[in-house]
Amino acid sequence: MTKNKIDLKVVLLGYASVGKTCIVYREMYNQFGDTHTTIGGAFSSKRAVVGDTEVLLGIWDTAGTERYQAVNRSYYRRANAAIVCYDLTNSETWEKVTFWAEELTQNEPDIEIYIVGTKLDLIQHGEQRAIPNIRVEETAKRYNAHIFETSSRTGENVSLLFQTIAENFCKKTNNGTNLPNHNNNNSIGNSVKVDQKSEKEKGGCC
Ligand SMILES: Nc1nc2c(ncn2[C@@H]2O[C@H](COP(=O)(O)OP(=O)(O)OP(=O)(O)O)[C@@H](O)[C@H]2O)c(=O)[nH]1
Repeated sequence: MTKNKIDLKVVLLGYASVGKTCIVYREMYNQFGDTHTTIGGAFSSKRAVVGDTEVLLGIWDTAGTERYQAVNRSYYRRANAAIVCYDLTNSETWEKVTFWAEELTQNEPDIEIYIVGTKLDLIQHGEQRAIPNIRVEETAKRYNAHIFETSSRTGENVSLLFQTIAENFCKKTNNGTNLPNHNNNNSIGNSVKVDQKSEKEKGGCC
């Protein structure tokens, strides 16, 4: 039985086709399938439980296409957490991580930033990592950000990401009591231990 209820606004940002919509689909429906280019923004909501607190996550998926960049500012306004995505196999997508991290730090200083490398399954199948870990860690340190690597195809680390966001928010607002310990099992400081299969949700269609 949960006692407290809190709302948490999460926004997904990042270069086009990095897999933002697929992360939301995996979290909402435990599926991986065809997506369309996001136009403007799309809203979903999900309930998480942290100790005796019910957290209602309002998730805003945004368009990665350059021409929607200005619109995206209205989606991150007053957000508590930002999932800033890049494709682990595509160096071009990394430039938007520093762009958004800088912009969020300037305009929403209280926002918690999660740098998320997507398409982890491709790395596991032998594709080259486009950005060395050390560079990702340096950037995360600069923006006091958390690091995750996810695969929406296999589901790896996706629900862990959202659960961690909810738990960290509860800790920050002192609303979470009796927090479960799982966060600590998978973390190195701010980061998920990316070489450890901390969570594997199987399912999905393709
Ligand atoms: N292998 C693999 N492909 C993925 C993964 N996530 C997404 N994709 C593929 O990447 C492409 C883009 O995914 P989307 O989720 O639509 O990307 P997006 O970032 O929302 O794109 P925009 O709406 O244009 O900003 C699709 O072809 C997906 O199938 C993943 O975890 N693994």
